[in-house]
This record gives sequence, C-alpha cells and structure tokens, in this order.
Amino acid sequence: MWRRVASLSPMISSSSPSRSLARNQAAFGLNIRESFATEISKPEEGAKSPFITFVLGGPGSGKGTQCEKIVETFGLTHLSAGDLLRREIAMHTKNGDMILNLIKDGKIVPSEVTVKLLQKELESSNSSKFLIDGFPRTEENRVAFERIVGADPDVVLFFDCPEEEMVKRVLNRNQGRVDDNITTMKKRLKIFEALNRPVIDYYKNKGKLYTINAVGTVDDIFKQVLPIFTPFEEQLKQSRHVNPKSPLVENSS
Ligand SMILES: Nc1ncnc2c1ncn2[C@@H]1O[C@H](COP(=O)(O)OP(=O)(O)O)[C@@H](O)[C@H]1O
Ligand SMILES: Nc1ccn([C@H]2C[C@H](O)[C@@H](COP(=O)(O)OP(=O)(O)O)O2)c(=O)n1
Ligand SMILES: [Mg+2]
Repeated sequence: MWRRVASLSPMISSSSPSRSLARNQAAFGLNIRESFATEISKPEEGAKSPFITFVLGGPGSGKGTQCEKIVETFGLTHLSAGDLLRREIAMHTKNGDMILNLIKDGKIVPSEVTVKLLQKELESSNSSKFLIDGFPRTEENRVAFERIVGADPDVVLFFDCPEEEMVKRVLNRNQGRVDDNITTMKKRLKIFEALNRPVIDYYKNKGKLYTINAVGTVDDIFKQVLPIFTPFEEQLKQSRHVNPKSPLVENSS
C-alpha cells in the first residue's frame, strides 16, 4: 500500500513551527532542528489512502481503554505510539536507553524515532484502517508524520479530561509503568498543555477534531465515540478485520 518516494533532510525547513512553539519546545528540551535523513513514504498510486484516526488526550484520559473498544467494534488496527516506544525499551534496541530516560522524565521522544516506528508498522500491515493512539503529541510529531509518512488523518479524537481525574487514574493504573508516579505525571501534564494543545487547535481549525467528554463510565464515553464513525461507515465496512458483531456490519439473517 505504501512506497518510498524520496529522501528528506532536514525535516524542518520553510514550514518550521511558530516562534512560540519553538520556545515551548526549547523549554522542554526538544531540538527543533532535529535532522531527518530518512525516506518519505506515500500511498502507492492507484491505491486507496488508508483511513487514519489519531487519538489525543492527556495522560490517563482513557485513550488506550477507548481504543480497545473501537478496535472491537470497528476493526481498526491499533498502533499505540507509547507501546511501540516501550517495546524498544524492552528489546534493548539502540534507542532503548534514550527512550527510557525520556519517558521516565515525562519528556517527548524525538519525532524521527517515533514516526519511524509508526511507519514500519503501517508499511508492514495488511490493514487499511488505523487507530494511532498517543500521537501526534507535539507539532513537531505532526509535521514529521505528514512529511515522512505522507498521510493525513481522517478523524482526530480528543479525550478531554480534568487533570485531577487523570492524576487519579494514572496513579491507580497498576501496569508497572516507570512514568506512573506523581513526579513524572506533573511533568507530563505541563508538557501536554504546552505541546499537545497546539496540535488539538490545529485539527480543530481543520474541522477534523472530535472532542469527547472523558469523564464517566467507559461505556458512557464510548457512546460518544460511536456516532463519530457513522459518516465513515462505508469505508470501515470494507475492513477485513471488522468484528461480526459490529453495528456497521449488515445483518444477513
Ligand atoms: N472512564 C474511566 N473511568 C475510570 N477509569 C478509567 C476510565 N477509562 C480508563 N480508566 C482507567 O484509567 C487508567 C488510564 O487509562 P488509559 O486507557 O491507560 O489512559 P491513557 O491511554 O489515556 O493514558 C487505566 O487504569 C484505565 O483502566
Ligand atoms: N508520540 C509520542 C507518544 C509517546 N511518547 C512517550 C512520552 C509519553 O509520556 C510516553 C507514554 O506514552 P503513552 O501514550 O503510552 O502514555 P499514556 O497512555 O497517555 O499515559 O511515551 C512520546 O515521546 N511520543
Ligand atoms: Mg495509553
């Protein structure tokens, strides 16, 4: 479905982020001059573009939990940026230690690393419908994906949750994560406000953002998610991985 078309370096050129964004990124130790000696992939000519949903929200807002339900119902392929990064740590790859230190400190991993992991998953998958969870977390993430992968999201979900609730959930998550502690969580919330908000605003202005009130039971929240996918019914029905119980699958009986 994807093909590599050109090499790209450096990543940030005339479309570099605004000055305030650059200040934010500098404040959080991000290097906006990061160089991308990598290749761009684009969907093959004649091939249909993949259906992409980005899933945004603060730490503990319930992204992963809702993604599981979306996968179950609509058969999208779930790619969690955080899980892909944690896999690098567990596999002791060359970036493993660097990723671990950034995650422990509540910081964002350089976009080149994360986008390449996502790109590999997209390229090797047979699916044409993806749920990309926890990405893009910064404007730099967003621009890197656009330019390296060469695709735009069809839908952007934003799970809107008060900080107090997010803190409570993260501290009770119990998955043994190195970042699930109050010190890292405080840093993550600051970074979320400074770096993810501009991404949310970007998709709001593009008319692609769907804001979901992330307080309530898992099922109540999912009730808000369901109708968002209705306009994409036809595209989603074509998925090979759709659960037979999905409301989008016609009942043949
Ligand atoms: N609606 C909800 N109400 C209460 N707890 C929730 C809800 N949704 C998820 N959780 C719990 O909160 C924690 C964080 O959820 P998770 O899906 O991992 O969030 P995120 O991926 O946004 O960090 C998990 O322990 C999860 O079981
Ligand atoms: N696009 C991303 C996604 C995650 N990361 C890093 C930094 C994040 O704090 C950690 C954990 O991300 P993850 O999405 O798993 O976290 P939550 O589910 O929101 O708690 O991974 C990143 O650097 N860039
Ligand atoms: Mg998560």
